[in-house]
Amino acid sequence: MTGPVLRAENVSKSFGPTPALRGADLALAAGEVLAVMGPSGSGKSTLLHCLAGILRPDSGEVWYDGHRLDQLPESARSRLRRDEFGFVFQFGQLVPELPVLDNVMLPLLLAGQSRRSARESAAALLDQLELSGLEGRRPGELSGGQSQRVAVARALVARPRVVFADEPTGSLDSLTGERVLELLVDSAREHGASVVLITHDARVASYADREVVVRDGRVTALEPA
Ligand SMILES: Nc1ncnc2c1ncn2[C@@H]1O[C@H](COP(=O)(O)OP(=O)(O)OP(=O)(O)O)[C@@H](O)[C@H]1O
Repeated sequence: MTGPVLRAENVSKSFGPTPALRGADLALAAGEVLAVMGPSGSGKSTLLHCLAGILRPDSGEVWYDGHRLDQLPESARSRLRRDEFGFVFQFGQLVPELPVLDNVMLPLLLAGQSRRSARESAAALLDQLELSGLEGRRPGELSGGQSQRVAVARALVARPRVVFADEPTGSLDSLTGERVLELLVDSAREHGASVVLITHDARVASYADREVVVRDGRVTALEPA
């Protein structure tokens, strides 16, 4: 059995006098879809940012693929985020000037792929996310659900090992949100990516393999209902 792909151990992080994480522990298995729930302000986004190498914890350890992620210099963490991780946030992550297809090609072009192969991969993923026909639109010409599916395509196109999603359906109505989520989880599973999914919606969490709750900066397993 292989160990976790990503692990936080006793991670603490404060913003000035405000403690956001107080000894958080979490392990994510390869291919696992993990839902992270918990009250507003409990530390969910801070935990995600520490796991993804966006923030450096004040203390504790973050391990990715057998290496101390928190000890890497910013340049190496930034490379890791580009090459191994995918991100879906609630709003505003697409480049407004670029058509949908180019938005999705972007991570591949940044990674040095040819335009031709980037275009093929992006088009295939757009098709999988039920976005065929919208390749030439600008983000401003999309519905909220379409936009988020484009964001999912962009997060997955470079075949990341871990996808971090922070309230990816928070701005959508529940039906649209569920479909986006279903497509996110299905596509991630198909590509063998692990997913860390922050959500307030208990129904959303039912797409996950496991749920944890963040309370007062610590991670606890979900209490049975
Ligand atoms: N950049 C920051 N500067 C100052 N305080 C911050 C910052 N980011 C988070 N905090 C504080 O840290 C605590 C945890 O915030 P965090 O965003 O991680 O919570 P959350 O569980 O994701 O909340 P929500 O569900 O409302 O998004 C909160 O008290 C918040 O106000």
